[in-house]
Amino acid sequence: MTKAAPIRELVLGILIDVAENNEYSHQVINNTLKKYQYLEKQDRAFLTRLSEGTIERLLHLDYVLDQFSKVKVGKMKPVIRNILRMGVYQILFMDSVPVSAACNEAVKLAEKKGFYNLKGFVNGILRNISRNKDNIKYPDETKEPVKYLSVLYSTPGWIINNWLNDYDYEAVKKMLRDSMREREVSIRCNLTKTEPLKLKEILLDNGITVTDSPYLPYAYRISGINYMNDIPAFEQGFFQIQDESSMFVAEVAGIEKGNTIIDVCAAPGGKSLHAADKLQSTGIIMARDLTEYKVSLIEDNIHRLAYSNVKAEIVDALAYDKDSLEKADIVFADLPCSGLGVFGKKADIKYKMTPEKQKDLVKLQRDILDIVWQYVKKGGILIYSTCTVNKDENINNVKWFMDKYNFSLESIDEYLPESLRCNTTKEGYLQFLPGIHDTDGFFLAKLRKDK
Ligand SMILES: C[S@@+](CC[C@H](N)C(=O)[O-])C[C@H]1O[C@@H](n2cnc3c(N)ncnc32)[C@H](O)[C@@H]1O
Repeated sequence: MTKAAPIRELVLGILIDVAENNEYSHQVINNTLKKYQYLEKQDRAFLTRLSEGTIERLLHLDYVLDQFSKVKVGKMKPVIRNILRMGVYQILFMDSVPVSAACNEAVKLAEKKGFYNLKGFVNGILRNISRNKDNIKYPDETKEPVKYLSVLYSTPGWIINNWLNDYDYEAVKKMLRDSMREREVSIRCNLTKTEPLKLKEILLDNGITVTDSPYLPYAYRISGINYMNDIPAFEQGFFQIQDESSMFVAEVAGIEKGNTIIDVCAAPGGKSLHAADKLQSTGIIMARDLTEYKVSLIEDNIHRLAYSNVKAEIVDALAYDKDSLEKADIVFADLPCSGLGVFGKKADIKYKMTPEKQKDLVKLQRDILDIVWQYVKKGGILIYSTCTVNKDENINNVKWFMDKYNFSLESIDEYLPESLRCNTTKEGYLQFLPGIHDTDGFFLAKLRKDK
C-alpha cells in the first residue's frame, strides 16, 4: 500500500468512526494501525498525523469550509464533509503535502466512494481555499475573544467560558495553545526491574529519542516511536507510560513499606503500579475497577511489569464494601472526570464532553467519595485526583468533602521539586495546568483522616 489514496481512505474511515459515529479516536487509530501492521513506518506516521490533526482541528477546519462553501459543513454528506476536512487540514497544516496532491487525492476518494457527481464540488472548494489561504477571515480577538480562541484552538466555546471562570485569559490561551503542540510520551522507569540510566541507554540503542523529565529522576520523555509494542524494553516491562503529573499521586502519598493501599478506580493501573514499585515487593495494593475488561487491562500491566503485590479486582466504588472498612493506610481516589486536562493527547474528548455530562461527573465524584473515605484507617491518607482543570471537579470537591468529613489537607511540599512548590502545595493540593506546567492538566489533593 502506498501513501497516496489508500492511506487517505483509511483516514477517512477513522474520521467517520470518530466524527460521525462518536467512537474514541485513540482506539480507532490504534485498531487501524494494528490491523495494517505491515504499513511502512512513514505511512503509519502519515496516517496518524492526518487523522489526529484533522480531529484536533475540526472546529477550525469547519469554520474555514463554511467560509468557502455555499453548502454548510453541517448539511454536507458525511463522506464528503470528512474528505474536505482532511483536504483542508493538509492544505493549511501539512507543508510536506503538495496542494495538488491534497486536492487530487480528495477528488479521487470522492469518486471511489461513489460521489462522482461531487468531484467538481470537492475540487473547487479545496483549490479555492488553497489559493486564498492567506486571506481567511478569523474572528477578531478583541471583539469576540471566546469565538477567536474557539476557532483558533478548535475548542468548544462552553469549555473556554468555563475555564475563563476559573483562570485569566492569558492562562486559558496558554492552556489551549499547549493542547495543540506535538507531544512526547512520558514514561516511568520500573525500578523493580531496572535502573533509570540503564533504561535510557537501552532506549537510545533502539533509536528512540529520550529526554530527562524536568520533575522526576525516574521519568523520561520519549519520541520517534512507531508502535509501542515493538519496543523490547516495553514488552519486557522496563517502563510504564504515565504522565509525570499523575506520577505525583504515588509520590506525595508518603508510601511506606508494608502499606495497604486501595485504589478505587484503578484501570489501566498507572497509579497502583507506581505504588507497587514504591512498596518494593512489600504490602498490598487492591487495584479496583468496574468491569472485567477494565480489570483485565490492569492485569495485563501487572503481568508485563511483574509486580507481585497488586491484586486487580472488580469492585464498584459506589457500592460499600464492608470488608474494606478502615483497612487502608492510603486510598487513591483517581476518579472518572471530564478529562479536559488531557485533550492535547486525546483530542476528541473536547467535542464529546458537555456541560451536563460534566455536572453529572461532579455528582459521581461526590457519590464515590461518600463511600470510599470509610476505607481509610484513622490517621490514614486519601489522595483525591482527576485529569482535569476545572475547579468544580477539583478544589471545590475537596472543600465539599472536608466540610462533610473529618479529613484535613496536608502539605505536599516535601515530596515536590522546588519548581512545583507554591501556596497551594503548602496547603495540600496542586493543580497542574498544561502550558504553565510542563505536563498534562491534572489535580491532586492529599487529605489525612483525623485520628
Ligand atoms: C481516571 S480513570 C482511572 C485511571 C487510573 N487510576 C490510572 O492511573 O491508570 C477512572 C476509572 O474509573 C473507573 N470507574 C468509573 N466508575 C467506577 C465505579 N463506579 N467503580 C469503580 N471504577 C469506576 C473507570 O472505569 C476508569 O477506569
